[in-house]
Amino acid sequence: MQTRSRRTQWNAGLISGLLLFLVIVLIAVVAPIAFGSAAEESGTRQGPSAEHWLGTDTAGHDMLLRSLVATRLTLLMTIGATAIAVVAGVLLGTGVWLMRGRTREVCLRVIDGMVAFPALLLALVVAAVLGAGGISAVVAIGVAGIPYFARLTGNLAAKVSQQDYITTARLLGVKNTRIVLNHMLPNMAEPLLVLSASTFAQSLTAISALSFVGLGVQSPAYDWGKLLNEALPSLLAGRPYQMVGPASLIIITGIAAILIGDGLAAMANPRSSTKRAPAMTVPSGSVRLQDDDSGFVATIKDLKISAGDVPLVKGVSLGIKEGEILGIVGESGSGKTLTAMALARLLPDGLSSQASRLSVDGLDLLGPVPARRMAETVALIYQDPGSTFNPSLRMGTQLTEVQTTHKRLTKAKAEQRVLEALRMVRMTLPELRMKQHPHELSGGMRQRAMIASALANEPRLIIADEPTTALDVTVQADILRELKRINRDYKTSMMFISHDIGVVRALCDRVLVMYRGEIVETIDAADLTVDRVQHAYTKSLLAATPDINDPLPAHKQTYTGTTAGVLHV
Ligand SMILES: Nc1ncnc2c1ncn2[C@@H]1O[C@H](COP(=O)(O)OP(=O)(O)OP(=O)(O)O)[C@@H](O)[C@H]1O
Repeated sequence: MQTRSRRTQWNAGLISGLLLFLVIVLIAVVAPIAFGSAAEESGTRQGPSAEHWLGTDTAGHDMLLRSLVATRLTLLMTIGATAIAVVAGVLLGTGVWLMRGRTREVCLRVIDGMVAFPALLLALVVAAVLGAGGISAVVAIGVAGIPYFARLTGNLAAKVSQQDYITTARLLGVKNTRIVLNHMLPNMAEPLLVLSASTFAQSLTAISALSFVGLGVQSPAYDWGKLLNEALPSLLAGRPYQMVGPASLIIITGIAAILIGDGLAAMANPRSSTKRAPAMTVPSGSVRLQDDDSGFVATIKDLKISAGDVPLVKGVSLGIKEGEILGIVGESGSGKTLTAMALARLLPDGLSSQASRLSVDGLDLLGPVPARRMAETVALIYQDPGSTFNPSLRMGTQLTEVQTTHKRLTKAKAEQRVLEALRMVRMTLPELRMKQHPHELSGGMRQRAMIASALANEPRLIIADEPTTALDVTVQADILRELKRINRDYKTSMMFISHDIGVVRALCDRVLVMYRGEIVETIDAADLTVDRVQHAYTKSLLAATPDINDPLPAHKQTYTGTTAGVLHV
């Protein structure tokens, strides 16, 4: 099955917004050509009738036709004002983060000060200085929108500019314009699009407001705001119908922009997706295997994962017994993580996958699985403890979240359970850690907290993907000892992915060796030595493992063969 990427996950809001906006654009293109002269025909003032659906104004102009014709000018002015705010705002917001020290602080404070000044008041001042007219209204609203857009862009740029790839680009002497165009803007594009849509809606109401108070479009030209201005005496005289056309079009266009903005935001936010992992299919021509797990806690049969036409995992089958630690080793890119992620139903979007059996603890992962059941069954420990926790929340808040959300425990009970788990992984001062933020903990403490969070759920399977690679060796040894103890004491099954053959040999019961998306060898961990392994790739992997007693590994070779002769569990 081909899964759709998040960028193309259309949602109802976005589709409705785009359709509405398309209708408005069509009106803007067609109405002035089709009804331009009819909208100028004058006569006497009339109420709504079959001939004039929304009645006529004091000069006898048809209000429906004038509202439709005014769409083009209103839209062009709104687009113009939005473009000024967006372009200047983005330049200012990103530019400020390329400045250094005091200059940047001063510029940021100036932008903050301008944001504090009400935008419409600023627009009125600018329009009054430039004089009444359509162009000055566009400039006024555009200029008034710049601080708001610059401030929000600045916040986004602040985050992006601290990323390692920007620091590296600076160190390499990449020019500022290239840093902004190649590194910053592409990484801010989604939120900027969302902001642009809301700026469009704000510009529309602000431009209409300026024309309504007489500072915008001047006769004989007219936009929706001007039509509202002309309809005001009729409204006060008890003839509200004159307002209906322009007011409805302002509301519809505003709603379209907001729907597009919300739709883009939903598309950009992975949490808004109800589908957390792409659905997996059963290969065509084969049957979905049922309940033949033969005593395994976790079973994978014929797992295939591909990105378009490129196969990444090519028919992997494995089983993990109760209380077993199954190691997976193999060169970088051999498919270890993808195999593990398939078992956690967390494959990245854009990949397609299929299997004839995928189960943990009797739970068929090829069908729909309630998130709660999944959270109770499988726990994940990632490589980098630095990015696992939300930096803005206290550890206690996020560690208890799974307990209160999935297990529906009270806050007090959830805290008690997490504290027990923290003690289990020998975290020092666990009560204090619960009150601290992630940055106040060391890497080893965060890793212990992540393991505690996995354990608090009492899962049947723990998937640990290079859980200690980011840690120093003494902490690494501690964490591995804890994992082993937990596995022994609670009979928790584990899938342990690592590049460290020594660790795998010491921790695991059995080891799968992966090469180019296939399992090439399955072996007891104790037999993971050059003279006992069978496959040439495993031999070369072991030979390539640094050995302190063997400083000149002249005999070590790199395996370049195929995966023929694959062994299975
Ligand atoms: N989202 C994705 N889209 C396309 N290809 C991907 C995606 N994720 C992984 N791959 C590719 O799939 C292959 C297997 O990736 P995987 O992460 O499973 O490797 P790995 O064995 O865990 O490597 P490492 O030891 O470096 O973590 C790699 O060639 C990788 O480039």
